[in-house]
Amino acid sequence: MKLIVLDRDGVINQDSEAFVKSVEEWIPIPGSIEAIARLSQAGWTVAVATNQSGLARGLFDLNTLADMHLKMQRLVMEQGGRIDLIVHCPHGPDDGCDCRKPAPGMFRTIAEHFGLEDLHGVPVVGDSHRDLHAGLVLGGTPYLVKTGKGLRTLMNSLPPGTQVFDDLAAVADHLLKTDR
Ligand SMILES: O=P(O)(O)OC[C@@H](O)[C@H]1O[C@@H](OP(=O)(O)O)[C@@H](O)[C@@H](O)[C@@H]1O
Ligand SMILES: [Mg+2]
Ligand SMILES: [Zn+2]
Repeated sequence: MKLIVLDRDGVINQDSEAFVKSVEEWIPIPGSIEAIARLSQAGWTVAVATNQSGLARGLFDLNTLADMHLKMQRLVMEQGGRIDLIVHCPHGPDDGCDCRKPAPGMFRTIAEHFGLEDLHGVPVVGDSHRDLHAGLVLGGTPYLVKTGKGLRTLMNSLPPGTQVFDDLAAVADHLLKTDR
């Protein structure tokens, strides 16, 4: 199965230190929507795993989050692709959940959803260390993009084997060129 797991803020859409709190604030990074559609059309299954502590912080509610994800899905579908699964962690940093990256809970959920034992060989694309570490627990292959917090993440050591690309479009170019 050609499965890829994407972080959301800073990979698909522009991130904000003030959090992305509304549909209007949810703005795609240039090329990312098209990149997801290209992967999807090439037979890749696309999952999104996103920390959304803004929910626990009371910055927005589940309806607003659902509206953001409807917008994301609609934009991808307008390009002829689809996002097959979106999972989010609604908890805050102090809630001690097992789904807030770098904890691997969302990645376990994704693997189970698709009937996989683990995520060996599955590209895990993020802009933060926590994205890469969460995916590694199940054997995912880490890809760092320089969008969002990626340049800041690059300033510290990366997990061994991390591949670095300018953005999600460049990751898609790479994967589609070397499509397994
Ligand atoms: O990159 P993903 O996982 O899709 O989502 C990240 C967001 O939930 C927010 O995560 C927050 O981290 P804290 O939750 O405050 O540690 C901050 O980094 C915000 O800037 C960011 O928008
Ligand atoms: Mg991010
Ligand atoms: Zn959680």
